[in-house]
Amino acid sequence: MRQRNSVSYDSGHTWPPPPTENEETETQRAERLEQEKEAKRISDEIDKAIEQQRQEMKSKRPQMKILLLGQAESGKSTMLKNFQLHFTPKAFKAESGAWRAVIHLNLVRSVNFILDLLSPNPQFNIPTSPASSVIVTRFDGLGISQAADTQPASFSGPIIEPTDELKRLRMRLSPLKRVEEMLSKRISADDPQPSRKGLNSASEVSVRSGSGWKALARLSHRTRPQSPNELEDAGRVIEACRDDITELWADPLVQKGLAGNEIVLQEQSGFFLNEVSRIASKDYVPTPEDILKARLQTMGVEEHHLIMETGQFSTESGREWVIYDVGGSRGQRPAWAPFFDDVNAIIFLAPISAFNQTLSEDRSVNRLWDSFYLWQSICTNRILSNMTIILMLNKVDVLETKLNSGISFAKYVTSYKDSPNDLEHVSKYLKAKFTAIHRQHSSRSRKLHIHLTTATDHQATSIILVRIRELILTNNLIDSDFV
Ligand SMILES: Nc1nc2c(ncn2[C@@H]2O[C@H](COP(=O)(O)OP(=O)(O)OP(=O)(O)O)[C@@H](O)[C@H]2O)c(=O)[nH]1
Ligand SMILES: [Mg+2]
Repeated sequence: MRQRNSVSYDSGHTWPPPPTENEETETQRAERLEQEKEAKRISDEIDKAIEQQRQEMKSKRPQMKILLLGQAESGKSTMLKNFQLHFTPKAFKAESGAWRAVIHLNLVRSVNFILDLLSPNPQFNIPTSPASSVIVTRFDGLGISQAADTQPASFSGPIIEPTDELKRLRMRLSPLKRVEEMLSKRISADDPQPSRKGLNSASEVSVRSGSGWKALARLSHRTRPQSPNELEDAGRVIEACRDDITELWADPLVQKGLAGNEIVLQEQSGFFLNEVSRIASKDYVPTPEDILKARLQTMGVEEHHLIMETGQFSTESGREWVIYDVGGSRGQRPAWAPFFDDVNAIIFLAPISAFNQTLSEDRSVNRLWDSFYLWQSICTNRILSNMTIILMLNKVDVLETKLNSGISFAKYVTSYKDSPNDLEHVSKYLKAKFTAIHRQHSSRSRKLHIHLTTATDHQATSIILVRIRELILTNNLIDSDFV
């Protein structure tokens, strides 16, 4: 939260400094002390008036509070970034440098993931080929169920048998393991979380709420002169590896090996391998699009204060919006409930592209099924019965790519039967299912606001956010033109 700067008269650091004792007569001293007393009285009065005004403003323009909910990787933090980019662009820009380290880490993770596939002893926690296990979702009437079609298979030895050229690249890129460790440690600060790595996802890096990671990840020895500049070193190593990374990613055997194991790195969070030459360059500065694509797992509940900036929405300018961004993995969901009765609206994100994926925290659970289950529990919750709820069916771009590439929706959602495998029909079907769950499980009838979103597309998302802002203000009986 931004704070008002104030001058302390008690600090003893007045300017100009008071004359020394032998330059000042007794009368002059008394006069000076009287003047200082008067100055302090006036200053206190001004402070009091400002505080009173602030309180009045606050009571006229109450804070708006939004809670972002949804499973892990549904796009909650990305939606928060959209709010910041749209409503507080100056603050967003001021923080953008901190994302450089995260994007470098995302890039290095993808490279190390491929290097692991080439390794004689792959370091994957879960010996499961995604091709061998299909967890399906079914709708039985209005109920939802899930089942495994086949058992997971295990593997041994390298997943992609490397040629001599690939072995050479593996050697040359080996310093990136150290870079990944260093960047993870730096971003996670003193509280690194254990990473999880499966064949269909690279390891995760997370930050605990309030850990101040942005300050730690800012590329500046000026602000941390006491520590060696590891971030600059990491940037130099990545830059030196730039051509080798490009070569590794373009290697036909790597591409074939990935495809053969149904690994689509492009669909994974924080994928930057197609932009190596730009991101691995010395002068790289993240663009807003890069920041929206960056992946950093949230742990706990983060509270973000957005002070609406002047410009586009002058009537809203200065109002404070509080957005709670939560960690979405199963173990973190109990932390959500205490926020339920203290917010004006909930935005629930369901990543509808995840129909053929399983939860990284539990490989036996289909991600779409989990979203339906979570949505049902939000709809059922009595504390939320009067709450404005906005449902975002997110990752529409990924859903479309998957369907267009021939991945069958009906194979994973068996109740879809033989309806057309295209975006229009699948999204209509999903909208109807989410709406039906809402209707059936809400204790009171209420309007549901659904949006199909691609949170990485800022322009399209902005239009939706403006509508959501109006909706929340209206539903909370607040006229946005009030002050
Ligand atoms: N292509 C695409 N990527 C998206 C979309 N929405 C989010 N992402 C990406 O998906 C990844 C995960 O998004 P996050 O916003 O970190 O997910 P989250 O819900 O905050 O996840 P947790 O913090 O683990 O609960 C990020 O790399 C985003 O850039 C989308 O609509 N399309
Ligand atoms: Mg998050």
